[in-house]
Amino acid sequence: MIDIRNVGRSYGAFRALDDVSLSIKEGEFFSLLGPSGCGKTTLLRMIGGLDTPTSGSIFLDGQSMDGIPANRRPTNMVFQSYAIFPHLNVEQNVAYGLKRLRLGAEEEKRRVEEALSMVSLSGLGRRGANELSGGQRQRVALARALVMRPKVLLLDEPLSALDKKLREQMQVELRRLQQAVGITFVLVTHDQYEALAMSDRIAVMFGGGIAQVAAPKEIYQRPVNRQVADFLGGMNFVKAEVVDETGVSIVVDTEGFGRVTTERPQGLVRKGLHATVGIRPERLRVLWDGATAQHEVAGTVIERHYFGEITHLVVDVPGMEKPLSVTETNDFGADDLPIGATIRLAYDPDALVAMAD
Ligand SMILES: Nc1ncnc2c1ncn2[C@@H]1O[C@H](COP(=O)(O)OP(=O)(O)OP(=O)(O)O)[C@@H](O)[C@H]1O
Repeated sequence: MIDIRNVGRSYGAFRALDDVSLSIKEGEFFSLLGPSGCGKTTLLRMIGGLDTPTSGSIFLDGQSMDGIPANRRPTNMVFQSYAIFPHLNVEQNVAYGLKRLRLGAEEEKRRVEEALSMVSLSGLGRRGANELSGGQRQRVALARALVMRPKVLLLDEPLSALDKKLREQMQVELRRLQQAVGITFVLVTHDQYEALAMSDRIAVMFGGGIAQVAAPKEIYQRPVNRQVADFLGGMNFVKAEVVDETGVSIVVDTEGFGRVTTERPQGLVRKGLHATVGIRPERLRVLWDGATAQHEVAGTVIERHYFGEITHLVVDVPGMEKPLSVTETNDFGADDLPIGATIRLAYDPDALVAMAD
């Protein structure tokens, strides 16, 4: 559907995007995720024709978009909520882009109503743009794009102006809407939870390049390097040395977790080389009372941070250079563990992920 082939974008000597190649499938909810300045907006704007690559090409439905202006592409863009016209009412805002299609009053009205119903705003057509809540304004912006029936909807941080609760609600709605209409959505976000919650696949970007493209679970559980792992939430890293390698797996000696066999990571891994092994804080579980586990490490609680339904523990483990971060639910009393307590932590070796150094 969207084929990005060796695309680069330079501003003078600065390379905002460097040789990016990526394929987005039809009907996919695809997210471009990365820190500020990584080039995700630049890439989105180039798909929509609002910016031009300095090298490479973008294909939509097999057709090269070289030289095709934004208004002749099968794409439409949604910006942050304040991008609706304040002097027009809801209907007029939504109908705005339809004017140039000269559909006639009847058809135009039908399309506007259809778009308003898609975003659950039926009946609010006559409201002034200034008489709407933040979430409603965002829905108007969405309806205004959907009414054009694009093949691809491009969303540039569309929810970032909303408060946390509304943002989470809109994430669910947006995902539901995308599944209902079946249009390809490409979302730019710097919010990892947003990308994980909504996407079929995510491209994680840093410094003008793509570090990893995969489904949310794969990105979260099997990040290809420390940078990706760190960007998608907390992760404990321990030092490791490669002691054996077969085709698809490697054996590493780790600091604290002993010898483990893991999936072979991307990058250079060879017997004798150093690697890093990571484990997410929630994959370490406190063993209560006399419980035992096949795989466990023991340590001392040195910090405890209470977050309501969960507690975050920092546990010093002898032989590990850095203490482990542990996220534990509070149903067994993690929130009452005294500083200085000795605890044992269970882990599943499958939760350990190796990364090339
Ligand atoms: N017109 C421009 N002239 C010079 N540099 C630019 C221009 N537009 C973008 N850049 C630079 O290109 C890089 C990528 O910008 P881009 O807007 O794509 O980043 P981003 O990942 O979307 O970040 P943000 O989340 O902050 O919008 C940034 O370092 C930015 O400063």
